[in-house]
Amino acid sequence: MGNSISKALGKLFGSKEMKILMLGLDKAGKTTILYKLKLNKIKTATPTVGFNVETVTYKNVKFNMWDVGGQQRLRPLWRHYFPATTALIFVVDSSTEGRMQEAKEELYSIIGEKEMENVVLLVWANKQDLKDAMKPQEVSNFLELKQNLKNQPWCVIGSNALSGQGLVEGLSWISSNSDVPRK
Ligand SMILES: Nc1nc2c(ncn2[C@@H]2O[C@H](COP(=O)(O)OP(=O)(O)OP(=O)(O)O)[C@@H](O)[C@H]2O)c(=O)[nH]1
Ligand SMILES: [Mg+2]
Repeated sequence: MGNSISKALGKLFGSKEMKILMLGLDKAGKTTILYKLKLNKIKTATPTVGFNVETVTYKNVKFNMWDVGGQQRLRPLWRHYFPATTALIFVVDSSTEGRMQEAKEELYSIIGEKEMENVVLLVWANKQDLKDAMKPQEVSNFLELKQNLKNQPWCVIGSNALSGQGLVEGLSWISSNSDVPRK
């Protein structure tokens, strides 16, 4: 009974459930982010081979978060996770400027796919705690999102997976931008 009331309230006030796909190069911090959000803990991160999926509930929204391994040899598998994605979170390691071009190419190859072309896009410019990390604005300029993305909401948010900085901000941004009618 309690459960059905909460379901009814959820319907009235718009409880939502959405599939969030987290991609990005190896070592960007995807798995660290997932378990910081889910358990508020830093799990010793070993490279992901395959995927992790966890549900994170925040303000009446259930985020089904898929974290997929980013090593080069695993990237051809990413497309199998595309169907039914509401929002793409692309995680970048802001401290490795030398890998930003590689990250950019992977990002455009994802959103160049039909299934993903109009997806809501959040870029987490992760590892903001490290000295010389590129600022979110610099990451945004490098990725040329403003020039290239016309049909979907997107934003770049600085984060630090170890402290949790920027994570809640990212989820709230997704939740408030995922209902807009998409082209
Ligand atoms: N300084 C710092 N280190 C971080 C941050 N986020 C993650 N790391 C570290 O970066 C390394 C890689 O993190 P993972 O979460 O395993 O990266 P991943 O994106 O899941 O990598 P794959 O599973 O190989 O795709 C780990 O040693 C983390 O502790 C951060 O915000 N700041
Ligand atoms: Mg991982």
